[in-house]
Amino acid sequence: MNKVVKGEGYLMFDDFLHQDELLAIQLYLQFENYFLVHSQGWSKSWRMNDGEPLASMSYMYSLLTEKTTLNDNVILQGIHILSVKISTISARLRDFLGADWNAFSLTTFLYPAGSGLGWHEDDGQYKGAYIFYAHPQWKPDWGGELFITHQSVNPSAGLPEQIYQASEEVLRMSGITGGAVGPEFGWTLRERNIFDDGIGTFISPKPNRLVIVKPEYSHCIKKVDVSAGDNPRCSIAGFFHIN
Ligand SMILES: O=C(O)CCC(=O)C(=O)O
Ligand SMILES: [Fe+2]
Repeated sequence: MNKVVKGEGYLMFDDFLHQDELLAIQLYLQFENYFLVHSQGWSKSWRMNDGEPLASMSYMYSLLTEKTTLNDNVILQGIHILSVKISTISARLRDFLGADWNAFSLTTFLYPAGSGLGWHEDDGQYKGAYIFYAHPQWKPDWGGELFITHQSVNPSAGLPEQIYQASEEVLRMSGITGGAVGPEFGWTLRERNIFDDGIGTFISPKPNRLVIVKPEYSHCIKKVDVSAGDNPRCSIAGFFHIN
């Protein structure tokens, strides 16, 4: 680890894994199983035009047991390398995010050219998120940047503005009382917040970079450019929570 940057809403570590650990995880990731994120129907974390990213199963790491598990089976290799490494900086992460988490998830995502992830905040039930970039190389023109706003927003800001002004009766009739994703008819509080401020940070998905994002900061992945060719944007991402 040779560079740490702390910004508005994020904390970033470069050269996070040793070179041999990175190679081992890259080898493992090529043999991982992936499915299309929409294979079970529309997963609304992604907008209609966000393309077709792939995801692995979600693993869990507990600070209490110090084990990575998949459906209660203990994993000792591959993705466990990252669990252990993140756990070594847990004091620092608790300092940044607050101390009330003791576990985190780990899911691998492959974003092929043309895919991305629209503006969102991570689910308010989590204490924060991390993303680790695992592809062997990334060029500045390949897109896929992580953008983060400078201005925090109330989580669950994804409903249209007129819904927040609507009567209780409208909400009762719809059966919907909250939520951060969907087709978003009209301007949402999130969009207004991002656009009013209109400024933020971009973080390139540099290989071996770990980024921590606070829950109340809107962020997105800009679509991977065609110039990335057949190099997918490969990340391991997860959320910090109480087990
Ligand atoms: O991959 C990234 O850079 C961000 C991913 C993200 O925001 C998410 O999965 O919620
Ligand atoms: Fe996110």
